[in-house]
Amino acid sequence: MKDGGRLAAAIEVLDEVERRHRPVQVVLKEWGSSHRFAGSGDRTVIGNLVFDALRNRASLAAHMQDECPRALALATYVLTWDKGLEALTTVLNEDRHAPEALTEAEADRLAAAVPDDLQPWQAADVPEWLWPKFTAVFGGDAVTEGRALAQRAPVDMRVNTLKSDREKLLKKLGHTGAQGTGLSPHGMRIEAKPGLGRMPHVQAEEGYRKGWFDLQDEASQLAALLAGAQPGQQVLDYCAGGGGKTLALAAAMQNKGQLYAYDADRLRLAPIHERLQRAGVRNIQVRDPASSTLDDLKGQMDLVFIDAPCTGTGVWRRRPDSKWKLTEKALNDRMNDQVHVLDNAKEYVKVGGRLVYATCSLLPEENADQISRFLSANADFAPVSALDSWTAMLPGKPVPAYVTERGDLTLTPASTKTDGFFIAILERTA
Ligand SMILES: C[S@@+](CC[C@H](N)C(=O)[O-])C[C@H]1O[C@@H](n2cnc3c(N)ncnc32)[C@H](O)[C@@H]1O
Repeated sequence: MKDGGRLAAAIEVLDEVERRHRPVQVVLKEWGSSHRFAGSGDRTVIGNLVFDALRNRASLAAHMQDECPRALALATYVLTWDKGLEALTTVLNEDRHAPEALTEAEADRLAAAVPDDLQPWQAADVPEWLWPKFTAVFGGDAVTEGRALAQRAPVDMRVNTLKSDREKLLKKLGHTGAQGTGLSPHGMRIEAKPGLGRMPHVQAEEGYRKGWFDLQDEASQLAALLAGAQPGQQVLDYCAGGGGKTLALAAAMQNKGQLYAYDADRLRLAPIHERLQRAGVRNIQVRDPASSTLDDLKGQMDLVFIDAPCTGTGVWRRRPDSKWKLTEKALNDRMNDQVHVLDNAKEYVKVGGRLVYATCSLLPEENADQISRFLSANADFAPVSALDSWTAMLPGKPVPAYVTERGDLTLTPASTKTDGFFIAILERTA
């Protein structure tokens, strides 16, 4: 395929996503299955066009004075990918599979400079209704933070220290361009490539198949690290899902002590078994709600880790369609889930043990406000500064820019070059 056909395909996919509110990954996959002639390179370019159009939807729509899929895809090609108007005109004229030629108005808008009357939320590519929440957290840096969330994300991997070490793996993965991450001592990163660029498929690597490393964003690695799980402890991962944090906690425990993985949704736990086996984790019990209870763990845990259900506003780089789909109702539902999870999970912490609360959201309602509510309702818990843990465990590393008075941390793509993440640590005192 040439770029004209790829642009036409991206418009078709965007149209289906926008009009029928379908998940972008599903629509892309269906498009691939019904267009077998398209090679993997074509599918990558089409996916990149679609994802970049969604990442930058508000600013591109304002630039084009039009938010239809065609306007977004053409603007992505010319403006975000910096191909220029001349290249687009050639592509549209010379490929019979390309979308229709440009209208005069489209050509004028694509040639124009970035409008100087963009609203801050448009410049930041953050939904308008969320803008006050963004400025509450980031103040004068809100546009910078929004823009960083509209970029492509790198591929981050966590070295499984039960089986390998970073130096050895970085040598093995040299051909992929992987480098050690700046903050997590166990992280490796392949930086995102711009435009047509294609990322290596690291799941095909021997090291992935053998469990020497797993895919995990650096922020998630840091959250697990700051939780401070120690060999020999009793640890409960209360919202274990597919087990990303469970694996990191297990590695920190060096297979000593007992780790329990629980999730209210049995189906979400399904992939955990194969992942734990691949990673060589032996000190684990998976407790699913259909066939077991957690009653025997009440008041017994040194650490309860809550990777709470949330709106995912910190991972917009990876799921740009979720940015525009989020509703006030969904936010309220997640906040209720968080109250429920915190109130249930606290039961398992022993006196002197820790409750660690993390989300991949940046909204204060899901983060610091939840911790304030919990602390005012539970006098037997006290805050522990996650910032102090950071300085102790990551000596010499720059400290995060967004820290509450209690020491809760917010990580972001712009400030820590990670996904957006919130981490708070509490201790049971009585
Ligand atoms: C952010 S995801 C967890 C991701 C996972 N920890 C990982 O690293 O791959 C949040 C999880 O919380 C679970 N959850 C939601 N409500 C819950 C509840 N009341 N009790 C326990 N788990 C719950 C969801 O099923 C979901 O899997």
